Amino acid sequence: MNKEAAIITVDHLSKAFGSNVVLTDFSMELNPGENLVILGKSGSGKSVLIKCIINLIAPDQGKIRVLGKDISELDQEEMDKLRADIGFLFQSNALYDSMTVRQNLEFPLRRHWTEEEREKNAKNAVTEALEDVGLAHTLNMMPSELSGGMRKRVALARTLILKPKVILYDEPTTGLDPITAREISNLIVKIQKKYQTASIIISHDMNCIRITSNRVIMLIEGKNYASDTLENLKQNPDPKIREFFD
Ligand SMILES: Nc1ncnc2c1ncn2[C@@H]1O[C@H](COP(=O)(O)OP(=O)(O)OP(=O)(O)O)[C@@H](O)[C@H]1O
Repeated sequence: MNKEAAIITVDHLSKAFGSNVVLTDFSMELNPGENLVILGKSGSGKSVLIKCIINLIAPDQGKIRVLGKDISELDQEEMDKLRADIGFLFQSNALYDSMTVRQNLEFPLRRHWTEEEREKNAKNAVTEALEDVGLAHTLNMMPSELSGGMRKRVALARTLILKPKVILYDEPTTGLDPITAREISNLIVKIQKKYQTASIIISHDMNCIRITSNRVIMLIEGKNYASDTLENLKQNPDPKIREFFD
């Protein structure tokens, strides 16, 4: 895969907080249509990496290109535009409790669509996004009436509504029971196939990784220590990699 075609390119990224060196010479690419899992111990820098990619944290060194743009060169307006192409699914779900499911889904449209576009297309967009996650019947429900798995699905629908080109999933199955976790993992694959989105998935859940990943990057000692399929990594005799599987 050449770098020009990559959805995200991280080149020689370094980031320290005082004497705490978190990322050091970290490089990676996210290829079109790929589900890429970042696997690393707690505190290894996965969230810092994601925050650098969405320009919430400035790296000490290195270059990051997202959808062909060097993010260090973007002004606020250009960055806002780019963020509309990036979907996030946060661990917390962050639904607005005082709004219905429909209002929650319409919320991102306020910022990114004109009033005319919203009047014309919002209803269909909401319906399609909810159907994608199998929750069309929850349109007028309040978040408090939904189970944890359903909230996660609604949060995913809200991410999908802007038809992002890339989705960043932060521990999408944490806190869910194994069956619901598997449903969410399957949904991530369904979304990948339907919209051909590329995704970065931060996860410790081996079942989720097995179901969703096309490739796994092991973030160890601040570096892209290994990048391979889950199956190949499981066969790797390197003790630092074995730690994750034994
Ligand atoms: N804004 C910040 N200021 C100072 N230190 C920070 C900041 N953000 C993160 N760190 C430090 O960077 C390191 C990596 O944190 P990060 O949250 O990226 O880990 P993680 O791999 O996402 O962990 P987990 O799996 O537990 O979520 C930690 O030592 C953390 O204390």
